[in-house]
Amino acid sequence: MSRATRAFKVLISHPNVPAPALELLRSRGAETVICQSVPPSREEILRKVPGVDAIYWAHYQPLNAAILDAAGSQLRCVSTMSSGIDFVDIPEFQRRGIPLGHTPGVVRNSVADLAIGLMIAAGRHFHAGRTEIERSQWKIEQIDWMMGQEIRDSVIGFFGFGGISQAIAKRLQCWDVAKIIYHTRTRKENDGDFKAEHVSFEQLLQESDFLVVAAPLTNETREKFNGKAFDLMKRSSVFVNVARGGLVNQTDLHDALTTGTIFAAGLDVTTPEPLPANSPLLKLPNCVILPHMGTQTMKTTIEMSLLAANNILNAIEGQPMIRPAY
Ligand SMILES: O=C(O)C(=O)CO
Repeated sequence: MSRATRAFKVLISHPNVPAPALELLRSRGAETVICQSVPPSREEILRKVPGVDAIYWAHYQPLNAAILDAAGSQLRCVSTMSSGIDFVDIPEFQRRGIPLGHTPGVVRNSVADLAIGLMIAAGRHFHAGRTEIERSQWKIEQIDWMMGQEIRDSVIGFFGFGGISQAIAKRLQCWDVAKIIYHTRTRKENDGDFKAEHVSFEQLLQESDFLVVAAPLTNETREKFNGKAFDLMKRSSVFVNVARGGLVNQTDLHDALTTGTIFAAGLDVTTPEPLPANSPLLKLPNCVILPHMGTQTMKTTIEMSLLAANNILNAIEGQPMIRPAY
């Protein structure tokens, strides 16, 4: 039987939060105040948030002092329904001592699957191939047409070696890769589980055949992948980003892809999001772009929604959050 809790109010910032999460919150005493606008409207949130005990933030708009002020001093906790929290003013939460949760961990499998999809799609010209069919330019009679890069015998590099990178590395154990390398500030103690080697940022750039970015966006990582970085990469390399668009200088990436500095890119994340339909990146034959859908599976979305709900319930019941963000 679920634990009974004194009634409390939770603002739910999006109308499509999966029902199991809402049911869980309600079964433990929550009155849910659900915002109805899609995309979420700041005006509606600011109108509905005053007086709530908790905020369930199910989208990526700035979560900052203005929202906390509007909520009021009775606010006890907040959880995002996301792994990344680059849109949250964390120092403001710390200053006020408001517990903040997020949902890493449960996202790793669906994002890892998608990252491998992007490695193959970009390395093997999925986008250009499709376009050539549409242009009636099917040239299979040319032996060197659509020559791509294989994962087999490749050096796979990761920028960041948390749950997502490790889930990709785990999947790649049976793909006959040459080597797995990664760059993080400090070596990960469990890297031996993946036969992965900690390397410098320069080595990562120079040695990777496929370079996958799966690290948080911070002041330190912002635009880490810029012209200088792409210049150090192999001309045959495939660059994949499943983290945040802000880690990449997109103009420099566009240049690297058009000048042949790198071979191809697969992006699930861009700046801005949504990417405008006239973005020059969309015109490139060697760039596969997806609309930030790494966690868009039913299973993962439900797991994320339940984790966010449990973060809130724990805090309301005086327990540490399951996945605190600070
Ligand atoms: O959970 C997140 O932060 C995501 O970006 C999902 O793709």
